[in-house]
Amino acid sequence: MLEVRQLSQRFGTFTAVDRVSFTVTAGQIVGLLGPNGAGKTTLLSMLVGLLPPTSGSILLNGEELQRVPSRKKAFFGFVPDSQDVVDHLTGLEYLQFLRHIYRLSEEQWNLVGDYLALLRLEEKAHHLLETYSHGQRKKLQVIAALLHQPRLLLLDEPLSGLDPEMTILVKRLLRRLRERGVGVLISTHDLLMAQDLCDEVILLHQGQVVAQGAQQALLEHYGVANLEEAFLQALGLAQQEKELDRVLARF
Ligand SMILES: Nc1ncnc2c1ncn2[C@@H]1O[C@H](COP(=O)(O)OP(=O)(O)OP(=O)(O)O)[C@@H](O)[C@H]1O
Repeated sequence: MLEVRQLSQRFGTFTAVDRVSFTVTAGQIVGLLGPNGAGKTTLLSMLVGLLPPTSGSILLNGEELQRVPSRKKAFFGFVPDSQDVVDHLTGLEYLQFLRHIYRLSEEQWNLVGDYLALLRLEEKAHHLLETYSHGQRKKLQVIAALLHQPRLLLLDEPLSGLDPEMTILVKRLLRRLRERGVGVLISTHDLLMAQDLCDEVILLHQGQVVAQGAQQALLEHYGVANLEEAFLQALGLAQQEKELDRVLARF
């Protein structure tokens, strides 16, 4: 459903994303991992059409993204990492705005009450977005990404700011959507969540893919028991404990 080929993004002479290739198929959750500045958000910005790639291609169901009519872009739902929403609207007004953008059917719109109840936002939906907490904004962004029932979800730190109940709920929701054939790409720093949820992972470092594939294959490749260890190994950070010893010796 999503195929990324040799995708690059340069800002002047700096290469933020460097010839990255991967696929997300129906019913698959793929984790996009990497340290700060690795290029995850830049990559997602290209995937949702916010940033034209410097080179490479993005295929949505075999069609070049640039050639996909905007109507068909409703194929995906996006949860951005940024907290930018239209502050002078209430949560419900914001969702109503999306209702028109996506030309939602009555049936789709009727689900909004259920989503708000599920994510504990019924009360808050009538208040201005400027009064929302970080987690409340994130929850509204999750609803906004689901309203039009996309077949592909692109999520940038979807659990950031969520409380434990909501974290568990959103993880369950993503598993249920996977069962229904939805493809999911999640960019995250949360390696435990990635280990828990993702079928495959892509590890980015300085814009390049340093490891990629099914979790189990990755753990076997690095001879480690969990994704945290694999992450440190793949990035050459396995000396972290020794570095800590050296610094803390003078503490
Ligand atoms: N508009 C821009 N102009 C110049 N450099 C940029 C621009 N946007 C991003 N960068 C740089 O590109 C690199 C990748 O940034 P990006 O935000 O994609 O990383 P990230 O993996 O999402 O990081 P984090 O985990 O910290 O959110 C960083 O070095 C960043 O400073």
